[in-house]
Amino acid sequence: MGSFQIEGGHRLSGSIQPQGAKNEALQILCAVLLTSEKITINNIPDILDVNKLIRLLTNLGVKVEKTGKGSYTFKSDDLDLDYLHSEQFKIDGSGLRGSIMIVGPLLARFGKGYIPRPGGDKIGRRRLDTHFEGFIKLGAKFRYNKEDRFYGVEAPKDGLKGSYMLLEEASVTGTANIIMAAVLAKGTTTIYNAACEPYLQQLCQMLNSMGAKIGGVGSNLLTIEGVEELKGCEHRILPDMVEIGSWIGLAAMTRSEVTIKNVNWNMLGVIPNTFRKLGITIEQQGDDIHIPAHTNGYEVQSFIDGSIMNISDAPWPGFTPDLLSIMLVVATQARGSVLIHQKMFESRLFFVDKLIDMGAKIILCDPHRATVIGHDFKSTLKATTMSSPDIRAGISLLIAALSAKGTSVIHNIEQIDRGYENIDERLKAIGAKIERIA
Ligand SMILES: CC(=O)N[C@H]1[C@@H](OP(=O)(O)OP(=O)(O)OC[C@H]2O[C@@H](n3ccc(=O)[nH]c3=O)[C@H](O)[C@@H]2O)O[C@H](CO)[C@@H](O)[C@@H]1O
Ligand SMILES: C=C(OP(=O)(O)O)C(=O)O
Repeated sequence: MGSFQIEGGHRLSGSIQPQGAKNEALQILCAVLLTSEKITINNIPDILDVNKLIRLLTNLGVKVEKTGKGSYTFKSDDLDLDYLHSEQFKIDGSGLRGSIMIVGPLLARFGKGYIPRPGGDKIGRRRLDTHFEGFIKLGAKFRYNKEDRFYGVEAPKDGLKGSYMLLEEASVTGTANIIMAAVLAKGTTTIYNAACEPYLQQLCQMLNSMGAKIGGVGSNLLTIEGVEELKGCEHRILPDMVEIGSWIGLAAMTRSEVTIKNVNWNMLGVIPNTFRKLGITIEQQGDDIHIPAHTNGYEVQSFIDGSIMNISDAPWPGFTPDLLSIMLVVATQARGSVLIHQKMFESRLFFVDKLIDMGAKIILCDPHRATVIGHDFKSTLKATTMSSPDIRAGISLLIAALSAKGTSVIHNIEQIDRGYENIDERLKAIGAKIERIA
């Protein structure tokens, strides 16, 4: 278990290039299973979860070649489907959340798909009903082995058939999985209440460039006309909007002047404005985000009727749940109070105990809601030793430690490495005092 030692209280300064998006990469990597032709993907982040998925694909027989930093080619022309019944697959498949999205492509192309209970953040119940209900609507037979927690789907002899489906919830990975199954099904599939975040738009665009026929991209109503087969393509992954939000939070909390380069503004949705609700100045400079040093702090806005600010998550185009922990930590130094409401996940706010330990004024109202009363930098957080419970709580604790007085230690930093590329070196480059210790 690795740890970071952080000497807080230093102002940072400089430019940061965001990494490729973790959650897009996980979708796109699964899509390489849909064709026997070569696929080139650029801007793949070098992070634990993505590398685990690449290892899984390699073990499944995908020919993977690294052609440069962040660039790979993939060829799925000779897969070893027996691997799906191996002990190694149980280990590989349960190592991350994104592995669930191999099921759709395997079902579409080979008529069967399996997955052990996938891993990922322990942030509450993470059920998979939407995925499997979608496959069943396409005609697949579903089996679940409770003992092994092993899921399986098999297509009928004459293949999957397109159908209309209204998803119970706009599940991100669920929508991606169903789309990837439907692109090779016979006839037309209509998915209503589809998730529509930028990563799904990117997946659809990639699939269309492979020859798929997906309409309604960017909306919650997708129409997919099945095709016989898909061909190779080249795809570039978007900058990671959650990482971009993390850098914004870091700049504000440490009162540092930071420029985040090439953020792809038109794909950030409500993210910049949500930070502005906490009083953070975000300037658009071309395609960069410039955060000036908040020497005089930042003041939480109130609603038009004067009521207390409330920041909550919602399916896209709402505010992503993956940035709420960062909002919460940033609010601890704001001028004013804010209610943070994590609607989607029920165990994602418990890390506030660590912030309270550091001196933050937070009332955890219930598992979903926390009221934060900002210090307005009149008192800084105190350094402490803590452990990272999940990826976004981890980065939030790291931000807290960088703003705190004294030296903090964060254990279990594998959680942070799951989603943030080379974070210590990139922080050092803008002046942070952080060391990776054994
Ligand atoms: C690998 C990956 O891409 N992971 C992301 C993906 O996870 P993932 O695809 O697993 O998350 P889902 O979109 O399925 O659902 C997330 C949670 O929100 C709840 N829910 C979802 C939709 C809805 O309309 N109502 C509702 O309550 C679900 O019950 C679940 O508890 O999307 C989540 C939601 O953006 C992100 O936090 C994860 O980082
Ligand atoms: C919850 C997240 O990831 P995962 O779904 O991979 O656990 C996240 O990226 O914040």
